[in-house]
Amino acid sequence: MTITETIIPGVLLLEPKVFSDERGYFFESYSKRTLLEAGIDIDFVQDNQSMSHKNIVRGLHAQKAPYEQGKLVRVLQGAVMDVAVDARKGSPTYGRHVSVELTADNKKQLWVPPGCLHGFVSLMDNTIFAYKVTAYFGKDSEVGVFWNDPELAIGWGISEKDAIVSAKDQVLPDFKSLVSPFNY
Ligand SMILES: Cc1cn([C@H]2C[C@H](O)[C@@H](COP(=O)(O)OP(=O)(O)O[C@H]3O[C@H](C)C(=O)[C@H](O)[C@H]3O)O2)c(=O)[nH]c1=O
Repeated sequence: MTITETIIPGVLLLEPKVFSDERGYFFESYSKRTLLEAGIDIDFVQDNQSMSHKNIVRGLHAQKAPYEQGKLVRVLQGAVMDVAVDARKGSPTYGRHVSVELTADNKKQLWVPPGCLHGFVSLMDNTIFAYKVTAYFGKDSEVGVFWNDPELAIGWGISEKDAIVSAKDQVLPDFKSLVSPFNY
Protein backbone atom coordinates (compact mmCIF):
# COMPACT_ATOMS: atom_id res chain seq x y z
CA MET A 1 0.00 0.00 0.00
CA THR A 2 1.41 3.41 -0.97
CA ILE A 3 0.11 6.18 1.27
CA THR A 4 0.52 9.77 0.07
CA GLU A 5 -0.20 12.97 1.97
CA THR A 6 -2.31 15.65 0.30
CA ILE A 7 -2.45 19.42 0.72
CA ILE A 8 -4.89 18.93 3.59
CA PRO A 9 -3.23 17.58 6.76
CA GLY A 10 -4.69 14.17 7.54
CA VAL A 11 -6.35 13.58 4.15
CA LEU A 12 -4.42 10.69 2.62
CA LEU A 13 -4.40 8.97 -0.76
CA LEU A 14 -3.97 5.20 -0.50
CA GLU A 15 -2.91 3.01 -3.43
CA PRO A 16 -2.95 -0.73 -2.72
CA LYS A 17 -0.40 -3.20 -4.05
CA VAL A 18 -2.26 -5.20 -6.69
CA PHE A 19 -1.23 -8.80 -7.46
CA SER A 20 -2.26 -9.62 -11.02
CA ASP A 21 -1.98 -12.97 -12.73
CA GLU A 22 -3.71 -14.96 -15.44
CA ARG A 23 -6.77 -15.36 -13.18
CA GLY A 24 -7.26 -11.64 -12.58
CA TYR A 25 -6.07 -9.69 -9.53
CA PHE A 26 -5.88 -9.66 -5.72
CA PHE A 27 -5.23 -6.83 -3.29
CA GLU A 28 -5.72 -6.11 0.38
CA SER A 29 -8.43 -3.43 0.36
CA TYR A 30 -8.05 -2.73 4.09
CA SER A 31 -5.44 -3.69 6.69
CA LYS A 32 -5.42 -2.18 10.17
CA ARG A 33 -1.74 -3.11 10.43
CA THR A 34 -0.85 -1.30 7.20
CA LEU A 35 -2.62 1.85 8.38
CA LEU A 36 -1.00 1.57 11.83
CA GLU A 37 2.43 1.34 10.16
CA ALA A 38 1.53 4.63 8.45
CA GLY A 39 0.60 6.16 11.78
CA ILE A 40 -3.15 5.88 11.18
CA ASP A 41 -4.68 4.30 14.27
CA ILE A 42 -8.36 4.01 13.53
CA ASP A 43 -11.17 1.56 14.15
CA PHE A 44 -14.12 1.24 11.80
CA VAL A 45 -17.60 0.38 13.03
CA GLN A 46 -19.68 0.49 9.86
CA ASP A 47 -19.37 -0.16 6.13
CA ASN A 48 -21.50 1.79 3.67
CA GLN A 49 -22.26 1.24 -0.01
CA SER A 50 -24.13 3.34 -2.55
CA MET A 51 -24.83 3.00 -6.26
CA SER A 52 -25.10 6.10 -8.41
CA HIS A 53 -26.02 6.78 -11.99
CA LYS A 54 -23.79 9.14 -14.00
CA ASN A 55 -23.84 12.81 -12.91
CA ILE A 56 -25.18 12.07 -9.44
CA VAL A 57 -23.64 14.38 -6.82
CA ARG A 58 -23.74 13.23 -3.19
CA GLY A 59 -22.52 15.64 -0.51
CA LEU A 60 -20.91 17.68 0.86
CA HIS A 61 -21.58 15.87 4.12
CA ALA A 62 -20.03 15.24 7.52
CA GLN A 63 -21.23 14.25 10.98
CA LYS A 64 -20.52 16.23 14.16
CA ALA A 65 -19.94 14.87 17.64
CA PRO A 66 -20.79 12.47 19.10
CA TYR A 67 -20.79 10.81 15.67
CA GLU A 68 -17.82 12.53 13.97
CA GLN A 69 -16.78 10.16 11.19
CA GLY A 70 -13.53 9.34 9.51
CA LYS A 71 -14.15 7.68 6.11
CA LEU A 72 -12.01 5.34 4.05
CA VAL A 73 -13.64 5.55 0.62
CA ARG A 74 -13.21 3.66 -2.65
CA VAL A 75 -15.01 2.66 -5.83
CA LEU A 76 -15.91 -0.96 -6.53
CA GLN A 77 -17.45 -0.34 -9.98
CA GLY A 78 -17.36 2.75 -12.19
CA ALA A 79 -15.72 6.03 -11.29
CA VAL A 80 -16.17 9.16 -9.19
CA MET A 81 -14.47 12.48 -8.68
CA ASP A 82 -14.14 12.44 -4.90
CA VAL A 83 -13.82 15.60 -2.82
CA ALA A 84 -12.82 16.32 0.77
CA VAL A 85 -13.13 19.85 2.20
CA ASP A 86 -11.35 20.86 5.40
CA ALA A 87 -13.96 22.21 7.84
CA ARG A 88 -11.79 22.07 10.98
CA LYS A 89 -11.55 25.40 12.81
CA GLY A 90 -7.91 26.37 13.21
CA SER A 91 -6.69 24.19 10.37
CA PRO A 92 -4.13 25.85 8.06
CA THR A 93 -6.15 24.50 5.14
CA TYR A 94 -9.62 25.47 6.43
CA GLY A 95 -11.93 25.75 3.41
CA ARG A 96 -9.40 24.12 1.07
CA HIS A 97 -10.29 20.90 -0.77
CA VAL A 98 -8.70 17.82 -2.23
CA SER A 99 -10.25 16.19 -5.29
CA VAL A 100 -9.18 12.85 -6.70
CA GLU A 101 -10.58 10.44 -9.27
CA LEU A 102 -11.35 7.11 -7.63
CA THR A 103 -12.20 4.28 -10.02
CA ALA A 104 -12.65 0.52 -9.96
CA ASP A 105 -9.64 0.40 -12.28
CA ASN A 106 -7.21 2.59 -10.34
CA LYS A 107 -8.31 1.05 -7.01
CA LYS A 108 -7.29 4.26 -5.25
CA GLN A 109 -8.76 5.09 -1.83
CA LEU A 110 -9.05 8.33 0.10
CA TRP A 111 -8.86 8.61 3.89
CA VAL A 112 -11.11 11.51 4.93
CA PRO A 113 -10.54 12.33 8.62
CA PRO A 114 -13.25 13.59 10.97
CA GLY A 115 -13.92 17.28 10.43
CA CYS A 116 -13.74 17.12 6.65
CA LEU A 117 -16.82 17.44 4.47
CA HIS A 118 -17.04 14.71 1.86
CA GLY A 119 -18.80 14.29 -1.46
CA PHE A 120 -18.45 12.97 -4.97
CA VAL A 121 -19.83 13.15 -8.47
CA SER A 122 -20.38 9.87 -10.27
CA LEU A 123 -18.64 9.80 -13.64
CA MET A 124 -20.31 6.62 -14.93
CA ASP A 125 -23.65 4.84 -14.61
CA ASN A 126 -23.87 2.04 -12.02
CA THR A 127 -20.99 3.42 -10.00
CA ILE A 128 -20.70 1.51 -6.73
CA PHE A 129 -19.10 3.51 -3.90
CA ALA A 130 -18.00 1.66 -0.77
CA TYR A 131 -16.58 3.09 2.42
CA LYS A 132 -15.68 2.28 6.01
CA VAL A 133 -16.59 4.78 8.71
CA THR A 134 -15.30 5.26 12.26
CA ALA A 135 -18.64 6.21 13.81
CA TYR A 136 -22.24 5.11 13.39
CA PHE A 137 -24.80 7.04 11.40
CA GLY A 138 -26.15 9.86 13.48
CA LYS A 139 -29.13 11.39 11.67
CA ASP A 140 -29.24 14.33 14.05
CA SER A 141 -25.48 14.80 13.76
CA GLU A 142 -25.46 15.41 10.00
CA VAL A 143 -23.69 18.57 8.78
CA GLY A 144 -23.75 19.63 5.15
CA VAL A 145 -22.62 22.35 2.74
CA PHE A 146 -23.87 23.03 -0.77
CA TRP A 147 -21.73 21.04 -3.22
CA ASN A 148 -21.15 23.82 -5.71
CA ASP A 149 -20.52 26.71 -3.34
CA PRO A 150 -18.41 29.12 -5.43
CA GLU A 151 -16.40 30.01 -2.30
CA LEU A 152 -15.00 26.47 -2.30
CA ALA A 153 -14.05 26.70 -6.00
CA ILE A 154 -14.31 22.93 -6.49
CA GLY A 155 -13.90 21.98 -10.14
CA TRP A 156 -16.58 19.28 -10.28
CA GLY A 157 -16.52 19.12 -14.08
CA ILE A 158 -20.30 19.29 -14.15
CA SER A 159 -22.80 22.16 -14.19
CA GLU A 160 -25.62 22.60 -11.67
CA LYS A 161 -27.98 22.09 -14.61
CA ASP A 162 -26.55 18.66 -15.38
CA ALA A 163 -25.91 17.50 -11.81
CA ILE A 164 -28.51 15.23 -10.22
CA VAL A 165 -28.70 16.13 -6.52
CA SER A 166 -31.05 14.99 -3.75
CA ALA A 167 -33.66 17.47 -2.54
CA LYS A 168 -31.87 17.46 0.81
CA ASP A 169 -28.52 18.35 -0.74
CA GLN A 170 -29.99 21.02 -3.02
CA VAL A 171 -30.85 23.21 -0.03
CA LEU A 172 -27.65 22.82 1.98
CA PRO A 173 -26.12 26.12 3.16
CA ASP A 174 -22.96 27.67 1.75
CA PHE A 175 -19.63 27.10 3.46
CA LYS A 176 -19.41 30.56 5.02
CA SER A 177 -22.75 29.93 6.76
CA LEU A 178 -21.28 26.87 8.46
CA VAL A 179 -20.55 27.40 12.14
CA SER A 180 -18.01 24.64 12.14
CA PRO A 181 -18.42 22.15 14.99
CA PHE A 182 -14.99 20.70 14.16
CA ASN A 183 -11.60 21.54 15.62
CA TYR A 184 -8.25 20.89 14.03
C1 LIG B 1 -25.17 7.88 5.45
C2 LIG B 1 -26.28 6.99 5.93
C3 LIG B 1 -27.56 7.09 5.43
N1 LIG B 1 -28.54 6.26 5.89
C4 LIG B 1 -29.88 6.40 5.32
C5 LIG B 1 -30.48 7.78 5.46
C6 LIG B 1 -31.31 7.93 4.22
O1 LIG B 1 -32.61 7.41 4.46
C7 LIG B 1 -30.63 7.05 3.17
C8 LIG B 1 -29.81 7.82 2.18
O2 LIG B 1 -28.98 8.70 2.92
P1 LIG B 1 -28.30 9.93 2.19
O3 LIG B 1 -29.22 10.52 1.17
O4 LIG B 1 -27.73 10.83 3.26
O5 LIG B 1 -27.10 9.18 1.40
P2 LIG B 1 -25.89 9.93 0.70
O6 LIG B 1 -26.34 11.17 0.03
O7 LIG B 1 -25.19 8.90 -0.09
O8 LIG B 1 -24.99 10.35 1.94
C9 LIG B 1 -23.64 9.98 2.02
O9 LIG B 1 -23.00 10.70 1.02
C10 LIG B 1 -21.75 11.31 1.26
C11 LIG B 1 -20.90 11.05 0.05
C12 LIG B 1 -21.06 10.94 2.50
O10 LIG B 1 -19.85 11.10 2.61
C13 LIG B 1 -21.81 10.43 3.64
O11 LIG B 1 -21.26 9.19 4.05
C14 LIG B 1 -23.24 10.25 3.44
O12 LIG B 1 -23.84 11.44 3.89
O13 LIG B 1 -29.76 6.18 3.92
C15 LIG B 1 -28.31 5.29 6.83
O14 LIG B 1 -29.22 4.54 7.22
N2 LIG B 1 -27.04 5.17 7.34
C16 LIG B 1 -26.01 5.97 6.93
O15 LIG B 1 -24.88 5.81 7.41
